[in-house]
Amino acid sequence: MFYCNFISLQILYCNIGNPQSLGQQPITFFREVLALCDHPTILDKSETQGLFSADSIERAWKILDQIPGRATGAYSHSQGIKGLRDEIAAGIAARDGFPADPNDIFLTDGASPAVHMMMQLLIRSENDGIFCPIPQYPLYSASIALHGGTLVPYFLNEATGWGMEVSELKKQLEAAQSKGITVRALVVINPGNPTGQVLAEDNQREIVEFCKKENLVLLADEVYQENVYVPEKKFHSFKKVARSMGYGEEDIPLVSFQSVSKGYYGECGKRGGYMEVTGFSADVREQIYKVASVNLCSNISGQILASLVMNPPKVGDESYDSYLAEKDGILSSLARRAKTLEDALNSLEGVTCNKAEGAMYLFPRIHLPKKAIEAAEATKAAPDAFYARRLLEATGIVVVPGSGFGQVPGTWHFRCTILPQEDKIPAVVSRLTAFHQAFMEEYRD
Ligand SMILES: Cc1ncc(COP(=O)(O)O)c(C=O)c1O
Repeated sequence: MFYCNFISLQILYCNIGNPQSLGQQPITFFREVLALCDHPTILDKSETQGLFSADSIERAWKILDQIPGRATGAYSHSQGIKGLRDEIAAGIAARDGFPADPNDIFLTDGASPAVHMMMQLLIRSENDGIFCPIPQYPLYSASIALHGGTLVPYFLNEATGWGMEVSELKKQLEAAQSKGITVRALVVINPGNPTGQVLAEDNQREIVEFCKKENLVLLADEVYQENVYVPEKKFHSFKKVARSMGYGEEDIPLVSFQSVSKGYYGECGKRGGYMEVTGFSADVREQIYKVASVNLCSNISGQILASLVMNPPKVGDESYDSYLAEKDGILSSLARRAKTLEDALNSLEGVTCNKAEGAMYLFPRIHLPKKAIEAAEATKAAPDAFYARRLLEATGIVVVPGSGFGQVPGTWHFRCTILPQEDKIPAVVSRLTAFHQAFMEEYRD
């Protein structure tokens, strides 16, 4: 029987989307600007010219000029510093080819508080429902529970690469309505967590049409917008899709969440992000602003970073070549890691894994033998949690059981990040493969 000595094995963290904790390096230009903004007295020193790029010095001056008192230690406007919102709006417009208004931007400490804020505003009682994908990122189930609402599930179709199906949405909407629930909003996570799919544009159009018809606020979690690894897929923001269908601001209420935690920047600990809020009446907008004001403002370094990720160095800037090399290096490495892990998972007996098109995760399905399911039940554990625990004990690999995200009843999965550095991937593959073979042997029916 295969069992490694747990104590002597290095733990391989494949459980959380926290890239820098596993060795991913931050983008130099972003950190240079942050450092200069935080310690502006060095901006005038002659040594600074030799240590920092000319464009990071120029950007830091520009940002400081937009901050009251030129101080990153000062409170800002509750929506965030206006000059930074201008840059973010310009970045969104350049990305989408449609205008964006800085007054629609609310800077937040990462995407999580923005999601909480919207849930707080949307949920009046347990009779208010929020449509969420299953599997889903548990921020949504937790936030809905915290604010006393009802999660209305819609199942992603694993057989079609975790696609969203309007027939499923209709079925679940009717089921919720028959229980007296008013469904107010629909959450889409694109690219998907934990499922790693990138939605096709046609599919996005169907979703926009569905929200329009059913009067739903579209909550578009787009924090993985830079994480797309396959040439056949491209990220399209829901706002761009809605505008390209001819829907204007007044036609559809839409919130897009973005974060500095993901992408190629992976600055999770800096807590930066924003939501772009469009299609709400002035009254509702005022309430959103009021709720944002309760927290005074989001942290200023996070605000600066959010503006930098939406307005990185451009061709001709001194940092451009090194910035691009760092960005491409990280994204191409993530793509290689995703493909290696996807192939390794698909080569295992009883495991099927959809393509890792984007985000930072694989979500393989494990077809467990009946004996393994019985063994799990005997320990009062869900079968995928049993598998994940045995994997950890035998190999040091940490994954998250699918039951943490929701899944079609009777199916079992786990979520595995693609984030261990490339030199660790062979160890993940060999340990996982050896464990899986031994596990299947042990519990073969
Ligand atoms: C889909 C999704 N949305 C939102 C978040 C929250 O990220 P943050 O609050 O760090 O911006 C995460 C974090 O993993 C995520 O995966």
